[in-house]
Amino acid sequence: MLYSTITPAQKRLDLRAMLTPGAARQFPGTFTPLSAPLIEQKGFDGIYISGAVLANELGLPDIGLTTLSEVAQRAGQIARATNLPALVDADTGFGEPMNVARSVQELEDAGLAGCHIEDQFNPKRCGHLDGKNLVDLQTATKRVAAAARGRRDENFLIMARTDLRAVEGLDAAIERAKALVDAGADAIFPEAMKDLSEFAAVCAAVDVPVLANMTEFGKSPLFTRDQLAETGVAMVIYPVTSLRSAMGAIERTLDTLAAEGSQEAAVDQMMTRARLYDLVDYEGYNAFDTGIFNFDVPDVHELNT
Ligand SMILES: C[C@](O)(C(=O)O)[C@H](CC(=O)O)C(=O)O
Ligand SMILES: [Mg+2]
Repeated sequence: MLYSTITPAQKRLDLRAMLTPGAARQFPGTFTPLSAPLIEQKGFDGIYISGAVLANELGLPDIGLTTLSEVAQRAGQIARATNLPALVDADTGFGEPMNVARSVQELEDAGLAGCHIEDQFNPKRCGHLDGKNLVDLQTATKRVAAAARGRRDENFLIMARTDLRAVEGLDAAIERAKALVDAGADAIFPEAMKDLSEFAAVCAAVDVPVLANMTEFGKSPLFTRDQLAETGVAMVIYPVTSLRSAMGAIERTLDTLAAEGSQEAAVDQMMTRARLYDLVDYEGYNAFDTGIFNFDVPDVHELNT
């Protein structure tokens, strides 16, 4: 049925076990619980929940406008719909270090397996755009230390993201990544790497898992999983891929409907009713319900005799 059959604690263990150097575990992004079982059925390793997508889905730009409650609620709904571990984008942590600790606890309670916290300040922006505002090293490390100290489940993954590459260059980003690991980061997200050698340099410099962000229309070319695996990357995210695909399809269908007065010509591109029902597992719910009704409750009168 359309909910997780394993506990968040188990998902966190699973996530940690899969993040070995060079494993290049693939985490497609989703913005809806409905796509989570789809990602699971296709054999992917985990789910990514993008801050940009959660903001865009609400009709907002990705500049730090979403609240902790909104992100925790939606991420929790998605995490609950799958047995795969889910990693969520916690942006700048939603405040000062003490707020960051609270954020981590909310995300733990929502059933996430981990989150990443970045070193921008608000208004933050997509890591692949120019003109980012970054906090100093001390502020960045305090956020990560607070996140690590705030968690109650030691297996909840605290990933530190640094956006320094695009602002001060690769060496500075690597130095910061090392300091973030010293502050308690379990994994590193080096944002806006230009080529494979940059991923390899980060992987060689830190002895924690490293994430590669394969977002479309960004600063990093879209490398294959095998190419990234060779650099030592442990995990790859495709944060906005499903949103962009869905929105592209919606726009094309609306164009067809507007031009032709009917959606008929677009129907063969749509998910069928049968496939949709399969995805939400009508059958599983039916079997559950039937099982309950088949359970005979003894007649009270018989019990009394
Ligand atoms: C990974 C990211 O933080 C996200 O929110 O998904 C974005 C993705 C994007 O805007 O393409 C990012 O800053 O890279
Ligand atoms: Mg983001």
